[in-house]
Parts: sequence; structure tokens; C-alpha cells
Amino acid sequence: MKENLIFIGMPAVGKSTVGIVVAKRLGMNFIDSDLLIQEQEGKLLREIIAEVGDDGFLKIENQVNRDIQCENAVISPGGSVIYCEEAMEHFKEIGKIVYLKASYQTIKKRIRNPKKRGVVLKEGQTLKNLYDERVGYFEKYADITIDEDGCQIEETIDNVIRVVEGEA
Ligand SMILES: Nc1ncnc2c1ncn2[C@@H]1O[C@H](COP(=O)(O)OP(=O)(O)OP(=O)(O)O)[C@@H](O)[C@H]1O
Ligand SMILES: O=C(O)C1=C[C@@H](O)[C@@H](O)[C@H](O)C1
Ligand SMILES: [Mg+2]
Repeated sequence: MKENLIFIGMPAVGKSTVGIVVAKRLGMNFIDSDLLIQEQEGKLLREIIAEVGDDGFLKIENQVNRDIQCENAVISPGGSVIYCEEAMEHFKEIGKIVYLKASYQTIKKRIRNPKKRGVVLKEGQTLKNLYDERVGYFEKYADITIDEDGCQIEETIDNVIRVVEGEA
């Protein structure tokens, strides 16, 4: 069985956009967990968060990701999946976890309005607080880390493929 690749990292780091191209170039399937969540719930992510709150959203996110059964696929979950313990345990079992790493400055430039993007921010929490809180989780779960600061998206894709193929 060819194992899966699971991308983690801050929102807007490129899990989805990098993920789909990596999948195509490596002859793998592609799963975007956010789309699975929207399909299951029949609503947009921000509508789900508005209805059930952050904790309710994380429960759904945990269930959807925990239940993914696949092989030879790139999986791109949302940035908040690292709070979903069962889902992360499942990912550890079914594949290699790739952390797309970018500095706070890079992320800040890409996300103008975190709430509108559906980022799971607690009351009063800033994007900087969130960044600092999540880094520890990303480092804990990562099997492979790809630093994308100063890279164009094509370079990030090439770097992921080089490292993944080097490990195969
Ligand atoms: N070097 C780079 N690597 C990755 N993405 C880049 C880069 N430079 C610019 N981008 C842009 O940043 C955005 C990344 O958005 P994307 O939706 O893929 O992030 P994500 O990690 O899937 O976020 P989310 O957690 O919200 O699902 C895209 O618009 C992409 O074109
Ligand atoms: O990083 C986050 O907090 C999120 C990112 C999105 O992809 C979605 O999964 C959701 O809106 C939460
Ligand atoms: Mg995404």
C-alpha cells in the first residue's frame, strides 16, 4: 500500500493549493477536508461556525477527518485540525504528516480578514496569538517540515516533492 501525505500548517499557508498540485505530479488522489465538511453539513464553513460555534465546528472537523479512509492520497485539512486529537492520531497511522511552515509575517500578508476566512479564533484572540499557539502543535505532529518563506508557490511544490521522493 502506498501511504498518504497529510498537509498541516497555518491557514493560507497553501495546504490546498500546494496539495492538489503535489497530488497531480505524484500520481496521487486529492482530498480537501474542508470540502468534505461543507458537503456533509450542506453549508459553508463560516455558516457552520456561526451556527455551532468554534467548539461545535472542531467536533465536526474531528469526525470528518477521523473517518477519512484512503490510500495514495494527499489530504489537505483545515488549519484547525491540529486541535482534533482523534483525527491527528488517525493521520499519523495512515500517512506522513507534512508541515508547511511560513513566518507570521507571510501568513499575515495572505490573510486580510481571518474571521471572514473562517479561521477558528477565540474571543479576543489575534492572528499572532493563534500563530504562536499553533506552532507547537505543528512541530509536534510533523514528520516532514517544508519552509516556504521567500519561495514562490512553484518552488514550495518542488521542495515538497523532492523531500517526499527522497524519503520514499
Ligand atoms: N509560496 C507559496 N506557497 C503556498 N501558497 C502561496 C505561496 N505564495 C502565495 N500563495 C497563495 O496563498 C494562498 C494559500 O491558500 P490555501 O487556501 O491553499 O491555504 P490553506 O493552507 O489550504 O488554508 P486553510 O487552512 O484555510 O484551508 C493561495 O492563494 C496561494 O496562491
Ligand atoms: O485554520 C482554521 O482555523 C480554519 C481553517 C479553514 O480551512 C477551515 O477548516 C476552518 O474555517 C478553520
Ligand atoms: Mg485549505
